Amino acid sequence: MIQVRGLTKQYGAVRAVDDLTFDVQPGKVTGFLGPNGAGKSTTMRMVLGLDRPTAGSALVAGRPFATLAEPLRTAGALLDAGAVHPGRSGRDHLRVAARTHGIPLRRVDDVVDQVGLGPAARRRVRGYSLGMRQRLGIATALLGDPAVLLFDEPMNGLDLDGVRWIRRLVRGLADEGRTVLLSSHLMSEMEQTADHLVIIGRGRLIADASMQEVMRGEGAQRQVRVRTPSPEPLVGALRRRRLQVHPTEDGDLLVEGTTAETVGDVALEAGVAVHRLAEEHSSLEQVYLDLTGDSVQYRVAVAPEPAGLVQR
Ligand SMILES: Nc1ncnc2c1ncn2[C@@H]1O[C@H](COP(=O)(O)OP(=O)(O)OP(=O)(O)O)[C@@H](O)[C@H]1O
Repeated sequence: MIQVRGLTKQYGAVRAVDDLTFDVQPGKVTGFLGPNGAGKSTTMRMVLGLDRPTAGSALVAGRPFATLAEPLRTAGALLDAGAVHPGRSGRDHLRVAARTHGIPLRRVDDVVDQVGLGPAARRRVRGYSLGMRQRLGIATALLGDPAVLLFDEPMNGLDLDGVRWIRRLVRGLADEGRTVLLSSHLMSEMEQTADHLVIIGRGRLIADASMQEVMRGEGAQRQVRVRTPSPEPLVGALRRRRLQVHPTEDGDLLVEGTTAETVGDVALEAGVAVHRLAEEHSSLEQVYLDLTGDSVQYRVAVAPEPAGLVQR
């Protein structure tokens, strides 16, 4: 378990992390989300004792990380996959880490197999792709068989198979009862992987809730997709009920904030045939953008506005 209490980090004029309080529970994958510069990496570094908090505390297995007798056996982390001696082979890197931390050398082969590094483990890290570096970083995190794992953007640089592999890996680690904190920019992946979400913006907590709660809560929208051969009378009938209707590119209608039942009843009253009727929920991406909208400092403009940075 990870316990974060009033955690704050000030870098000069920048308050990177601002009074954060949350727990990361065992047996679950907790997704850690926030716009660029929100303070996710700084929080993870403080949890791992790599950065000193300005105020507050972060405990791993009940203690500050720096005071743990066997840190790698308690918590493993992938923070910066580039932070490996380039002249060593992956296997040697793992052997050095194992020796330094009193971990039996047989664990090296175990984790090389677990992350699928295979024969590449004997090659120098200098020649590794970003994906292979990620796998090596994850192997290092798993070396001490720790109960707590922190992964900062582990899917970076991985192809689709690699992303699927990470999804299965973190699921398996959580199912074994481990505590897993995972940051990622890939919302669709997060939606499929995380059980719980901690969302921050400008260093502050925005949401700390289960995936279901986030998807049902503020910012989440229910909409109904309807396909009809006579859209015009149906749009008229729905608008008379003060329902918001938008045509989609593929010729369907999207009706906001209502149920399939209501749309079906309105269609029947209007004497309009319906060929398809389905309730859809917002994606995590939509909910996330809604929740973090105010905390994004800069957002790239979307067409038709000119490309560039737009201050919100
Ligand atoms: N060592 C440092 N010195 C000064 N400012 C820093 C330092 N590290 C981070 N910051 C600032 O703190 C804020 C939070 O950065 P952090 O890297 O924790 O965000 P993040 O959520 O991990 O972002 P990203 O998703 O882009 O990695 C940013 O404004 C960043 O510029």
